[in-house]
Amino acid sequence: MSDDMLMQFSSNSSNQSDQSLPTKIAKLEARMVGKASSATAPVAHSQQAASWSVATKFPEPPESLPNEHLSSDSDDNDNGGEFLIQANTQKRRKLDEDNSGMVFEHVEGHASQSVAEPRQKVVETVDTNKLASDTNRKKQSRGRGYSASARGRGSRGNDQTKIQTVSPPNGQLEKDGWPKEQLRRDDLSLLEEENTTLREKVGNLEEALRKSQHLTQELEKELKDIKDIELQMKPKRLKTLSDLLISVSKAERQEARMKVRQDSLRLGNVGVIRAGTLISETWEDGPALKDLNVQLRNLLEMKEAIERQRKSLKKKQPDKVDGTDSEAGVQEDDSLIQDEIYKSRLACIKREEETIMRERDRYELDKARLIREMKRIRDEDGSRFNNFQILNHRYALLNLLGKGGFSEVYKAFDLVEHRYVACKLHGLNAQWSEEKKQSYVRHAIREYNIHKSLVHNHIVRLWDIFEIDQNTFCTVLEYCSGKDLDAVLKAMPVLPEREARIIIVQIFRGLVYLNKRAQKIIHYDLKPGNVLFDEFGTAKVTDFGLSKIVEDDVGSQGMELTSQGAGTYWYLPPECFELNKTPLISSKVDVWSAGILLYQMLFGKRPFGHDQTQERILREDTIIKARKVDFPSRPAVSNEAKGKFSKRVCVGETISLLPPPSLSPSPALIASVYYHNLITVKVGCEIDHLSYTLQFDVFSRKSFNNYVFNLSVMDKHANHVDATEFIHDILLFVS
Ligand SMILES: Nc1ncnc2c1ncn2[C@@H]1O[C@H](COP(=O)(O)OP(=O)(O)OP(=O)(O)O)[C@@H](O)[C@H]1O
Repeated sequence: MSDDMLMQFSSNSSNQSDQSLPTKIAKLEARMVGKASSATAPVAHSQQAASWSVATKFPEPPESLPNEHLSSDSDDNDNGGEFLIQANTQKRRKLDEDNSGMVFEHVEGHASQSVAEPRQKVVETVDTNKLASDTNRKKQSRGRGYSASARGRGSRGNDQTKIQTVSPPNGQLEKDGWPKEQLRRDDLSLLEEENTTLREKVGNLEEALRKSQHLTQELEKELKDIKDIELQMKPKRLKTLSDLLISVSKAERQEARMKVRQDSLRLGNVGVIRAGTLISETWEDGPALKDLNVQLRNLLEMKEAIERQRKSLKKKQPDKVDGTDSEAGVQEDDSLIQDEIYKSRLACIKREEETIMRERDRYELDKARLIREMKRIRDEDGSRFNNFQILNHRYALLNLLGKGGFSEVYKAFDLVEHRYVACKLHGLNAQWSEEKKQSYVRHAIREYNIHKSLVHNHIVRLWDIFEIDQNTFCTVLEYCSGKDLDAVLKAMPVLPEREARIIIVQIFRGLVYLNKRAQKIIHYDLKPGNVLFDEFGTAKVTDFGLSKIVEDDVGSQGMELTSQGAGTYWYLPPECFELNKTPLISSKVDVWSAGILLYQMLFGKRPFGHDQTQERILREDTIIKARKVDFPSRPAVSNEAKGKFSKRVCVGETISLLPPPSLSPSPALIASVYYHNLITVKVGCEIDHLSYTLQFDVFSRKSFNNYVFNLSVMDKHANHVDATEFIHDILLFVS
């Protein structure tokens, strides 16, 4: 390229005797400019024009000048040609006035100013040089030059700009009689220098390009290899992972069985009793209880012996008072001391008895846990999912967590998400009629649809559902590694008030969430077994099998209960046992159940029908009659905690104003208390179909949502009513 350029350049120089050449060059340059205009978009054209005017102080072409006019390739196009020739002539005149040093300064300045349109400059240079060669090639060069300019690169463009700006002075200097040879030499050396630099740059760029292409190829290959390896390794990795999980689970199974064996040696075992053809199971106490009973018997015998001694001591005292006064005094002292010894011994025996009684309670709890674990192991051994299957190509089943009425829950590992989950396997009884099976599946799908949309920290997440076979399907739940509340209460029936309160707060948070959604939900089956704990002790409500969606058109009275009879009766409110008409229920059902849970956690028993069977509760209307709560004297709980049940909010008591929605008093009332800080708020509410007015006298505000206030209740004749009658409505204040 450069040789060709040099040739053109020298032929251009040698032709300078022709007087008309500068004019020709100017004309051709003007045509080149016209060509550049036509090769660029109108916007680019205007930018170029602006840039040129800065560099060469050319007058701006008139705005009205049509594009075709500028882009015309014809020498005969007088207007365009004249304008551009004029411009070039002015350019030359300006250069005439400068000395050679100034020329180069201008060149540099021009180059830097022309950064915006270096590509056009490259083209112009090439064209200008080729111009001198021959007429035919001139046109071709122009064409090639412009197309090349469109593809040109920035740095190259800049370099060539310098070359271009040298040419016009060349013509001027020649005209003014500068030494031709020196000019040619200067130009040639300059061009050679530029040429060498350009070649070097091109070479470097080509080398860099080659390297980067090579690198890209290598990286692509590497990526492909990694993907291939990953693909090959995936089954292996999954196999290793599930093998590890299986061996850990096997070890856990072994350990669990060993512990059961050891514990049953101490605590007892399940024996079988045969009565004719009937075989039933019975619990046989182990040595631990027998030991405790022996100790108790010994203590009792000892106590009786001491009591006997005391009696005889008392009997002896009058007989011995026949000696001297001093002897009598000594004897009296002795018998007093002896009696004190007996008393002290009796007190000690009592303490020992209490210790043994506590140990017996502990034994009962251990026994309950052992029986539960034995049942779990037996269920696991009898389960058809106990051999570490991988379900749905994803869930590696591990050990059985427990068995419910119609389901088995396994701890499992999600091989895709890499987390533990709980797989609940719902089995349809093969003996069931087709109708019953369909009804069960319908219920399960309903439960799934409700549950899957619930995303809350205090609600167990439902991740997935899939079919295993015709009679079995699986729901995948968030795994809660802690115990459920039922197991917690079995191990420790009475919880400290502080712990009970934090559990109930979490349950209420879950309930508030269920009632704040567009589609409100009544859980309907809140009981200790349906409150799970994760590894950090966070309580989560689960099992939406009986839950109800509250439809939009439900009035303030509540919705109809269509599934009467379901649920766990200790935890359900009186309205669920209404027999005369279809009961109307609302989220108050869950508030009642939560109240029962709180009571059970505080006092170690349920407030209504604790020792009764489900059948007896129904037969004796235990819950329908449940109106008044009895608070045991032990354990002592705060009045505040009791206030949650008695509906009486005492003067000076602090309560939190965070009620579950859709309960009375309504959130609107609460909001008005909060926002307006009213002194007295009255609100109507209906309890047991009678209208009452609840009056809140706000005494002061303690913190963001805690108020100290007094609550009084009036009937419609403004008579004060004993507020303790309305047990479950105040539970909404539990924070
Ligand atoms: N997400 C879970 N994470 C950990 N353990 C769970 C999970 N879900 C259930 N379990 C445990 O699995 C066992 C069985 O639960 P399931 O809900 O099937 O039975 P249930 O509630 O006792 O009975 P039913 O639902 O028939 O009344 C329980 O011991 C429970 O603690």
